[in-house]
Amino acid sequence: MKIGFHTDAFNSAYWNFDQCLQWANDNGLNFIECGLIDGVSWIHGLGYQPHVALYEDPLLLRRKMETYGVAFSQVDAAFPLSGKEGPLYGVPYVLKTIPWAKHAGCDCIATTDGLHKPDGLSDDEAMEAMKRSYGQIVEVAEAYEIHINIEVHGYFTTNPDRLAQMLQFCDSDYLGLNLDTGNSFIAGQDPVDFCRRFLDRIRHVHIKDVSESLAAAARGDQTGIAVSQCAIGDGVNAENIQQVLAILSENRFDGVLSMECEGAGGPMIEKSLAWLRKQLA
Ligand SMILES: O=C1[C@@H](O)[C@H](O)[C@@H](O)[C@H](O)[C@H]1O
Repeated sequence: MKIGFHTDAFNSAYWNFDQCLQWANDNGLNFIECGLIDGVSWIHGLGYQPHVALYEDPLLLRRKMETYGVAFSQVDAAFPLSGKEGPLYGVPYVLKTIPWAKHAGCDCIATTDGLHKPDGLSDDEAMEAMKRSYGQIVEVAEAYEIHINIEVHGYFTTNPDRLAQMLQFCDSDYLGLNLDTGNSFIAGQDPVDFCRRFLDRIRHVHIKDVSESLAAAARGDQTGIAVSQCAIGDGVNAENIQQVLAILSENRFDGVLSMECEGAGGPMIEKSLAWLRKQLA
């Protein structure tokens, strides 16, 4: 298993993507995950956001990343696909991301559903619409040999039975799962059960711990966590993470474990990295 990190860790530090590459290099990490922006945004353009935009040339970016010894483990194009806006905005966003990711040397794209029950649609209607959306996306992903991962994040994806149905939307090796230990936990589910049940579909993992205070305030009421304010290993999800790592390792999972936590400009994610390395040693 390889360790990477999501650049969300440096949102609060207002770093740009290059600073994240330097941090990866300084800390001996070869894998990075970030959000992809479709269009321009002032804050990203000014260099205060650690994500990349589709207008940035993917080949030139890949070459630059190589000089830091870093490659993408996944890019995040996770506009919620479950609501009425999913087919309108979410599908074209992912379709544009696929060729970009191919040029950028990135094999995986994260996608997901919305945090809440969609407005104006029954659950079955939303599932039917998502099935069509994933069908269109996966057809293109297969041609490019890019993995579309459904991230455990929202109303449907944190419900294991709904997630099982979603993973059956298309009969394709290119539709897989991004397990998220923190989002499953905050939704009131057991990340270890998720890991066991969906083991053969896991392509990428978000390692996210949950603070005792957040768990007390929100477990069972929320689905996703924007950025966990807890170093990995310090929270109430640490034992579950240890069990998930043991299951993945027994099953020779050789993908990337992407750390997701607040970085606090470095120290908090460095503490997380030290803990994770110790578990894998
Ligand atoms: O759970 C999440 C992540 O996995 C995802 O990668 C982040 O970008 C999201 O902000 C967050 O809610």
